[in-house]
Amino acid sequence: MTLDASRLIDLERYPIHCNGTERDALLAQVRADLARDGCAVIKGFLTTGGVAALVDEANSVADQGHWSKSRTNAYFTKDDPSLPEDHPRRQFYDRSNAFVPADNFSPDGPLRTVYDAPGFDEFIRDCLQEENFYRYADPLADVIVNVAEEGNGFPWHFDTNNFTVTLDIQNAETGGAFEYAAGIREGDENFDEVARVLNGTSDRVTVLELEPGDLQLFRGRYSLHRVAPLKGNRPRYVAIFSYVQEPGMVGAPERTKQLYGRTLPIHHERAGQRGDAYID
Ligand SMILES: O=C(O)CCC(=O)C(=O)O
Ligand SMILES: [Fe+2]
Repeated sequence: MTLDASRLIDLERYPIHCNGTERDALLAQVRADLARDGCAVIKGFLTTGGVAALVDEANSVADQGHWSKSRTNAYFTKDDPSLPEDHPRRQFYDRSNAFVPADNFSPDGPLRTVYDAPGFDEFIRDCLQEENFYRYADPLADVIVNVAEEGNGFPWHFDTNNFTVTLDIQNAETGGAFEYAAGIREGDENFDEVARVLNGTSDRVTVLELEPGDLQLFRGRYSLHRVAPLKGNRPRYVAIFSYVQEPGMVGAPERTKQLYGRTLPIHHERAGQRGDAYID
């Protein structure tokens, strides 16, 4: 049986591949949500069968995930002992997960069938209204699955990349809500309110219970966010689709090794062609 994107994506509800009023209305909704709070969710983007196919595929490659652990603050910076102990920059939390590198997903498998679906990239670009928009050219990182289990976590942080496009494949048994304080550091760092989010007293936190099949677009550079602690035996799987601002970009060798446990010749061939390297 060959896979067809229309069996995986609910194209009847979300006709991303057809220009017209339905696609325009969807775009308008996503753009309004992004403008309002930096987050848009397209509920039930995948069909039930699509979710099942992506879960099977994720289960079959989960053991290829590269686990990493770090202790980090919300800014991914080093400790600064000159600041008071209760300063947000001095609050460190454990972060751990596994990334299943992109070359584990075959071109005719379900995850790449979704990614390569007619109109998918254009739809994401139109949602985000990014001028320079290219699929990441990194064969280990253009689309990956983020695996986490009970005891792992994604504590409070600001992203270093401008936007993230994720697809919920499977949730943990309980926990794992996506929590965010929209635009909390728009303008300035707003350390007082960040401190309230970190100590659980802020009223600016939105709690999103994403479900398998939901597509999320998130601008995490100004919005503090985390995945609430996971509980139970079932692993959480989230696919991450990556786009960058220049064609041909791949990750820097050191960062690639850290995230995916290995590198490919292309990482070394293209190393140093640009000053910085886009992270995932
Ligand atoms: O897994 C997710 O839902 C997103 C986690 C996150 O915020 C990140 O990896 O930057
Ligand atoms: Fe993040």
